[in-house]
Amino acid sequence: MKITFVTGNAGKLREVRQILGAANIEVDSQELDIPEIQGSTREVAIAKCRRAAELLGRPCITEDTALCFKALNGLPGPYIKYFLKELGHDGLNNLLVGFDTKEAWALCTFAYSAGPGHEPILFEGRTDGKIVPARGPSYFGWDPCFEPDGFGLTYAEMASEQKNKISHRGRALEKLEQYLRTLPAQ
Ligand SMILES: O=P(O)(O)OP(=O)(O)OP(=O)(O)OC[C@H]1O[C@@H](n2cnc3c(O)ncnc32)[C@H](O)[C@@H]1O
Ligand SMILES: [Mg+2]
Repeated sequence: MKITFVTGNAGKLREVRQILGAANIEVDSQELDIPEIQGSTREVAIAKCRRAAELLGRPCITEDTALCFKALNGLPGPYIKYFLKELGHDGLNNLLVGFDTKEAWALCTFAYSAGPGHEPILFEGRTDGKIVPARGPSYFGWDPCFEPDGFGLTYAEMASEQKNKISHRGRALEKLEQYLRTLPAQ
């Protein structure tokens, strides 16, 4: 089976290929410039996938990642990309100065569209943890400042297999994979 993943993010693509590749699903990628709307994570995910399928003219998947701070009622959420770009790892930590809780969760939303005009279907995965001063290599986004519960390691300090097993993306991909298996062979 083969599926097109519309994304401009090399880190996402690497992990999606690692995880779906192990399940014998081949992932090719396409970078398209799609404006991201404001709204809930589901609204953002649906609008992006709908547009991607229209531009592509065939089935595809897209993915949106949110990083949600409990003290900020779930913000930055789907806007984390811009917060990270402007504030960096230190700035994300500074947003929580003065709050008792550093609890946070990473939320991944995959969307699958069967093609133009087909309503996207969503697959979500969530991992709970906390925001910490950056530790580990800065290869991918906010990995150094997110410590998932239960391991004492940031995502950046984990081996990729370990991150994939418990990550927001890994959990969402388990659901997407099951769904893709129900589709007729393409
Ligand atoms: O083209 P798309 O797929 O939209 O890629 P993007 O980079 O614009 O991605 P998002 O809109 O979903 O924004 C999510 C932000 O969170 C970062 N990110 C996503 N998944 C991550 C992960 O597992 N670990 C660390 N950072 C991550 C990513 O680099 C972005 O800065
Ligand atoms: Mg994006």
